[in-house]
Amino acid sequence: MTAPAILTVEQMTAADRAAIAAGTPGLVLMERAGTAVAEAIRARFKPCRVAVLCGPGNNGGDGYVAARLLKRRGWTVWVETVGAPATADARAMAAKWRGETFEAGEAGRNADLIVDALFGAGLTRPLEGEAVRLARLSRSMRGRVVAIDIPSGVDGDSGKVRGDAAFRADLTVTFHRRKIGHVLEPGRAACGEVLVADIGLADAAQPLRENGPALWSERFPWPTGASHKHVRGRLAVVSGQQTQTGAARLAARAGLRIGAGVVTVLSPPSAVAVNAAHLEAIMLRAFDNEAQLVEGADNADAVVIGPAAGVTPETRGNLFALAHTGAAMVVDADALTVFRDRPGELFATLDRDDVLTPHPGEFERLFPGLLDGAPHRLAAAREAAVKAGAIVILKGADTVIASPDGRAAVNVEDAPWLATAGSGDVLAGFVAGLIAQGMESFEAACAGAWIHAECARRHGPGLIAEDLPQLSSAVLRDLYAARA
Ligand SMILES: NC(=O)C1=CN([C@@H]2O[C@H](COP(=O)(O)OP(=O)(O)OC[C@H]3O[C@@H](n4cnc5c(N)ncnc54)[C@H](OP(=O)(O)O)[C@@H]3O)[C@@H](O)[C@H]2O)[C@@H](O)CC1
Ligand SMILES: [K+]
Repeated sequence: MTAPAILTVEQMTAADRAAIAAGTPGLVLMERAGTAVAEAIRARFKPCRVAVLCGPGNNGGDGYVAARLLKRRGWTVWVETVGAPATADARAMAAKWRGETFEAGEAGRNADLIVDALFGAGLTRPLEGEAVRLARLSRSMRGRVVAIDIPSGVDGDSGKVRGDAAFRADLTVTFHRRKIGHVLEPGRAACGEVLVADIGLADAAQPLRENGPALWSERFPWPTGASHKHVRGRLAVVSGQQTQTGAARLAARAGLRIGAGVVTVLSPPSAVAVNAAHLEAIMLRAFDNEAQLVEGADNADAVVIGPAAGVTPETRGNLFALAHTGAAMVVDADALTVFRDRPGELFATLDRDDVLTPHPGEFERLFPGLLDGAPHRLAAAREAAVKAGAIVILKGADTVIASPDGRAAVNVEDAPWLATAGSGDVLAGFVAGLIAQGMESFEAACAGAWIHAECARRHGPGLIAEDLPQLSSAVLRDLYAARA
């Protein structure tokens, strides 16, 4: 892993704009930012009387969000303004704030905790008037000051104080990456503890990587002497109906081969007999409704849903149900297609450790026009990952793996033998099997995609999907032998 970047204000603004252009509205980013602030405060302070000091820009907008969320949790909160909200997003968030609001200096009471949401990245000149008074006040409130993004008065690009007054905070909650102003004095000391909150932005300059063991082998989840099957991770795979069960079994077998300790096929009643006749080390559980599905997947660390699952409302419902189990989801095939008319519902359900594995046709169904409109499929996959808020494996000869955090990798060696029925089911099983063992989802996606292609290269002509899980043993043996 390379060390995190430190950004200029302009680079941060570019990341912000890129996310908005890719489909995440500014208001959503602001809600995430304010949520991160409220959560950080709740984690560090006991409920008390909080004054949120809101400036006119989007820094103030974050403040209105934090005020609303703390009040909802039962805290005593009021807002003190320095200037009326002047951006559309800040105005919208101010309108959602239903608590007491005063002009700074007019509240006539003291707070136990002050939240500085006066100015952040948009500071253009020295603090004046009430802002100066509040900045001085913050210096006498040790232990009781939280800054949003950066203490007001500190220049984000240099850490210098504009003019002669700036806030001094005990906790600064910033977003996406530290800025220069957080790491250079005197800004650095003015920040106190810096918490960098993820609000779903991508690093524009993240290098693209070749997908290969160098990217992930150090973190491959090899078993240790103390491992037993439960520690090695639990994988569940959802089966299709009676005549469509092979795909799930391929995925399950792949997950078992790649090392998941316990693998279970979750089967509709119609398919239990056929699944039972074909499974040995893999367990089988029947489910007749969403509640039983959730029960069956209860302890799973990862689940595969989609291979021959059926393009039906049941598949949609099953996915929504599994999303609440805490297992990471690898979503493939029918579970992608079934959202073709409502991709937003899928994206709203996904977490950042979930993985989508579309081929170009499925990709087009979920992200209409993106593949044709983007400069290249890497850009399309990256944008898709941000839109979906999940890892995307865009399959093809040049399989691309993209994360919403900006990381991306491409399979560079050809494996034409993979163009065979069922090979995608095996890929889903490999990836989910690695996630089940605790591998981080992007790296699991990269490792799964590379091992999948390497199996095919080793086999060559005549490959069928059934061969792939078995072939992975030799690939794993070589990776194991080559580990440092
Ligand atoms: N980028 C991102 O990814 C995200 C950003 N987010 C948040 O947005 C913040 C940046 O917002 P922003 O650009 O609206 O600037 P902000 O700091 O609120 O101030 C601008 C206003 O203040 C005014 N003004 C400036 N100096 C002044 C002074 N000394 N005294 C008086 N007025 C002064 C200035 O007036 P002007 O210079 O235009 O006359 C303008 O009206 C950022 O820090 C983060 O918290 C998050 O919501 C989520 C994602
Ligand atoms: K601030």
